Formats: sequence, structure tokens, C-alpha cells
Amino acid sequence: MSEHLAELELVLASGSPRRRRMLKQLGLNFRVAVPAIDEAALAGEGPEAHALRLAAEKARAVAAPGNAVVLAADTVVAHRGDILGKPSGGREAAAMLRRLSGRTHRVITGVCILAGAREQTFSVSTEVEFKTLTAAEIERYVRTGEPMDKAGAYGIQGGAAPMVRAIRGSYTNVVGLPLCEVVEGLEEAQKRDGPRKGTKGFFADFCGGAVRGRGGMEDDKRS
Ligand SMILES: Cc1cn([C@H]2C[C@H](O)[C@@H](COP(=O)(O)OP(=O)(O)OP(=O)(O)O)O2)c(=O)[nH]c1=O
Repeated sequence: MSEHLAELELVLASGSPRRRRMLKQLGLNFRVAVPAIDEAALAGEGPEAHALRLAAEKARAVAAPGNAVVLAADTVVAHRGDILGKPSGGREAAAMLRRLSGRTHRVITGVCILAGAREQTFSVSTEVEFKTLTAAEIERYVRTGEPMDKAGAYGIQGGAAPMVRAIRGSYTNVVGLPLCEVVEGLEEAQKRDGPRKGTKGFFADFCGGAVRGRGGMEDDKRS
């Protein structure tokens, strides 16, 4: 990661405590602005197109001063072309978990980085395999309330960790912000102020290899 990235004037367009925590983990200076947009899917919209569109709408919805760079993201769970967003209640959460049980799905995060008139939008996809869940396991987990603000009704970083047999791809992408690609995008955005000497650090090295398995990230207190 470039040592100059900490100098970036950054606005995180998100109310997600996970995204805030992950950006902090990078040591970046940023302020938070919470976008208010309609997150409903358009008719016929696929999961990736949906995540990309919402990420761009979130970024555009917040005001940023002169040189600031705005970062926004949207995470969806995709199964057989369907979008599983945040559940509307306990029944829908349980239905989503029954659907994911014993199967592999994809978690797609759309990312938008706005730097003046320049806009980068991209998506990152991670495959997640769930073990077969019992009805009791699902009921217990839904009762914790944790699924309610999370795409696909689960948090890999929290109580759903033991439900996940395997992941292929970025772990931070599942939690809502693919840090490797976000850092690359922010470095790219910073170049508009003139190229800086980049130092290839942890993230560059980390991105070079296959990322498999999960890290040790705490869940937030929001249920
Ligand atoms: C699959 C999965 C999703 N999530 C979260 C990430 C996202 O915060 C959330 C999906 O909802 P989003 O609409 O992407 O984000 P948000 O509403 O939390 O925040 P904002 O729109 O203000 O940026 O689901 C987890 O925390 N863990 C997981 O394992």
C-alpha cells in the first residue's frame, strides 16, 4: 500500500460499521457521510449490475468538498441469478438461510470511487460454501438478530462463521469491502494529483497470491 494514501482526503459514503472498521484497519484518514438512496432492485437487474449501480448511486449521493475522494460499496448475495439483499424480517432471513444451506453462492460487492469527474466502478466476487444447516441452527441464528442488516441474512465475521465450509476469493469482500481492490482503486484515484512513488507493501503482496480462508475480524455490535 502506498505510504501516501494516508494523505488522501477521503469520504466513506456508508453507514456500515463493518466498512468503517475495515477502512480504519488500513490506517486511512476519512470522514463518514451516510447516503440515503432507494436500494430496491430494478426489474430484470442481475446481482452484479445491481451492486454496481447502487455503489455508484451511494457515492454520488453524498457531497464531497473539492479534492475529496468518495468511496461507496454495495454487497449482495447471489444465488442462481437471484439477489439476496438484507432480509425484511425473521421469516425472510430464515428462508434465505434455508436456501443457502448445503450450497455454494456468490457474494458480490460493487465499489465506486469518485474523484472529481473521474469515477471508477468495479465489482469483486467471492464464492462461499455453506454446510447443511438444521432448522434449529437457523432458528437460533435468526433469533440473535444478527442477520437483519446483512446481505443474505448472515455475517461470516460473526455467528455465521461456523456455517461456512469454504470460501474462494476475498474474505473482506464478503464482509462488505474488498480491501485489496479498494486500496488499488484509491491509489489510482490519487494519481490524478500527479504520480507518487508507490511502495509495494502488504496489500500488493497479499493481492498477488490466492486468497483462501478467512481472517479474524470481529463482528460489530449492530444486530
Ligand atoms: C454476506 C455478508 C454481508 N455483510 C454485510 C455487508 C454490508 O454492510 C451488508 C449489505 O448491505 P449494504 O447495502 O451493502 O450496506 P449497508 O446497508 O450495511 O451500508 P451502506 O449502504 O450505508 O454502505 O451486509 C456482512 O457484514 N457479513 C457477511 O458475511
